[in-house]
Amino acid sequence: MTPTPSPRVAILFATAQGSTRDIAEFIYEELMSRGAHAELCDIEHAPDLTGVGTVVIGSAIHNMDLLPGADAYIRHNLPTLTGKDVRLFTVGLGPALRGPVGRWAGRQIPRKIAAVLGMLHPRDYTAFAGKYEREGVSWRARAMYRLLGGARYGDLRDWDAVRRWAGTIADSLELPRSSTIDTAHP
Ligand SMILES: Cc1cc2nc3c(=O)[nH]c(=O)nc-3n(C[C@H](O)[C@H](O)[C@H](O)COP(=O)(O)O)c2cc1C
Repeated sequence: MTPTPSPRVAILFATAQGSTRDIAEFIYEELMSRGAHAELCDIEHAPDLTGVGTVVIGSAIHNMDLLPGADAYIRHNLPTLTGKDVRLFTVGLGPALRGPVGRWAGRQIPRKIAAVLGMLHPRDYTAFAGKYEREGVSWRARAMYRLLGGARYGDLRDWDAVRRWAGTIADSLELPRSSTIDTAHP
């Protein structure tokens, strides 16, 4: 009997300061450990997607939008992406907000990102918390962050949430589970 070929997955990321790349790397390692044939690329150097079934796209959020590289890539490659199993994640502050107002605000999808979702129709979309360093942030932005329920600064990433999301991708691709694997995070 011929073995079933591993599903091919491309994981493309757009980052300004590296936290989105770390998350993309984590997803890559998780999928590789489950037997996917995955490749990880900065979206500016995305590979030819011929033969790739699943495309995971991740972008940092800046000014309530995807990074320009991710937005341009999606718009330019929409006909190709439309025929594929696409999963999108963003990295920003929303999921780190706390309290009733913060949880509500954190669930809101910025208008420009909603427009991309409306074009792309990814099979799944999720938002992860990223990094927010206090230094260099204006008092006005800090006050707004506090008002919205942002209490913490620094590395706000939730690796369990990333692991769960990667697991849902692996499960949907029917990749075998391994009881011994525990992907290390940075
Ligand atoms: C100039 C700038 C603008 C940002 N704007 C937003 C925003 O509108 N919404 C949000 O949720 N996060 C925003 N952030 C937070 C970043 O998305 C977050 O820190 C993320 O971890 C950055 O990802 P990266 O390290 O991959 O660049 C902004 C950060 C910077 C530096």
